[in-house]
Amino acid sequence: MAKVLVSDSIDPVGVEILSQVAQVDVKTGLSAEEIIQIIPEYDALMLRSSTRVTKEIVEAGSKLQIIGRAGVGVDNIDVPAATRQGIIVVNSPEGNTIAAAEHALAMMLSLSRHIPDANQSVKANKWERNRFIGTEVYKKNLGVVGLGKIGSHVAAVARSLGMKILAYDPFISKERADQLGCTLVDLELLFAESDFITLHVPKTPETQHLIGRETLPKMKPTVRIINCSRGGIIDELALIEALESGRIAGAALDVFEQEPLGESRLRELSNVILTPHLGASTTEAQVNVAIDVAEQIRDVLLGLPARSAVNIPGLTPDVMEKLRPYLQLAETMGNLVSQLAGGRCDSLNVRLQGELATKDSQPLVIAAIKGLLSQALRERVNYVNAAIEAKERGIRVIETRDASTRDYSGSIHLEANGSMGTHSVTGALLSNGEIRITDLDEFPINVPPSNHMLFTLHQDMPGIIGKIGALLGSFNVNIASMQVGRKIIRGDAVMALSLDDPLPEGLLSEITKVPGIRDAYTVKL
Ligand SMILES: NC(=O)c1ccc[n+]([C@@H]2O[C@H](COP(=O)([O-])OP(=O)(O)OC[C@H]3O[C@@H](n4cnc5c(N)ncnc54)[C@H](O)[C@@H]3O)[C@@H](O)[C@H]2O)c1
Ligand SMILES: O=C(O)CC[C@@H](O)C(=O)O
Repeated sequence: MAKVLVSDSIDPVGVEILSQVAQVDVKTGLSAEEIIQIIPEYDALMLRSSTRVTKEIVEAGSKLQIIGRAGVGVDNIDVPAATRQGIIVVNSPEGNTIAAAEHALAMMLSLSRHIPDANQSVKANKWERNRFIGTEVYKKNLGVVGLGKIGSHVAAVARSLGMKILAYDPFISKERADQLGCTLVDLELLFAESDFITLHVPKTPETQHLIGRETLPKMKPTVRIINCSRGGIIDELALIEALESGRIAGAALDVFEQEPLGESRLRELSNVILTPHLGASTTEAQVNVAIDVAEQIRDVLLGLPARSAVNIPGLTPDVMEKLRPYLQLAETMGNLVSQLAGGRCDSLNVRLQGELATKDSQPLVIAAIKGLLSQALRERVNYVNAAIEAKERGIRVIETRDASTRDYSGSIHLEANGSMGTHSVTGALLSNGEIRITDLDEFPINVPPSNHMLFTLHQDMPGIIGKIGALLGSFNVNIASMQVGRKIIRGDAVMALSLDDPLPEGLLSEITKVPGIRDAYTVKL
């Protein structure tokens, strides 16, 4: 039975889902060294934001198939190291959107009305009504940096509070911003005009210290800054100085450069609200992310694709539903053409035809590469590392798309150039989902793939099929199905045989000696 390590506390519903297919060990608070010690026995790792999945942990996880982050940000996981090792990394892109957006809004309102300090004051038996004069958010400018899932929800709610939204997001169109009722501006204007600024961007080299010594002086002295995205997007030292000097009015922080927050002057400032990375901490969000990620881990352990993998192309459920049967087709065709072309391939041409000629069908290219490399790499190659492995082996992958159809609504044509020459195959699906090889080296055929196959290139002439059949029979090899394809009568032809038994040693060379046989290949699928 597969084993899953859950290294941060997650909602029990996640453990329940994982338990359907695996032994689940919940061990929280482990050090990196402790994880390195035990990770070799696990097939999957599930975590939230406390565990840092380092390169060393990834490399020690020799059995790991998947790492699941019950949340959005995967910046606590060394994703490139996981990718290199063929480990799928999944997250829950939407499970905690509302929770994080509501936390940012709560921070904004708490800041504007001094709620935390007023609460403490009353609890300390005081009644200081004059000390806590607030400021309204109504008709104020809210600068939203990052108009993605969380930023958009913050903007929508803030608009209903009567705020004007200035948004900065270089990857969002003006049309989308208009739809959300936001004015798209550049950062300079957002900094200059905002009364509140809320950050909802990922942590990247571009967003690192986006708020810092250079940008803080560009803001209004009355500005209040909220960060519920990631620590490090604000330069904490620069922020502390700006708050201490009264250069800005306040800040509310849920995330920090170092978590848990260590020694920091932030704790001493009265115009600052601090929460311990609580953005996603609602019952609803924790149930959502636990289900979302546990289901993906369960699926991957069952050999099914994940829906929110961050290191393989993301697919919507609709697209996945359509592509799922074709993934096996692409992989089988890749495996087949690599055996026909010989072990060392220099190039693979992938032509996606008919209804598969869309940009959504990119995973089929990956599946074809995975099939191509499966002879050499066996289970070491998967959807995550197939493209990297092909690149590192110098295999040129050329993709083309052709929307025209022949007999099938969608088909996949592969051509590989290897040590045994250039060979091509085309495959399609029947309406019941069965795979058919419909072309071999441009000769039309119609055979299902099977474990053991024999292909010949021969001259179309009387008696040749009988001779091959007799030869196989004399070696006690049973033929399950057989098909001949030709373009012209008595010209070149191909024969494709599905066999119930493997070809015994020496038989292939006997077959190539039959008069009229030009070439013969065995394939194991
Ligand atoms: N505090 C928490 O507990 C908590 C919970 C959930 C998410 N988060 C964090 O919140 C952030 C936003 O999450 P989301 O789900 O909205 O992500 P998202 O991907 O939906 O949105 C991020 C947006 O940032 C924009 N962006 C990227 N680089 C930018 C740049 N240089 N300048 C301006 N905009 C840029 C993107 O175009 C995108 O629209 C992430 O950092 C996530 O990790 C924190
Ligand atoms: O796991 C958490 O509580 C935080 C999650 C949050 O930071 C995220 O990126 O989704």
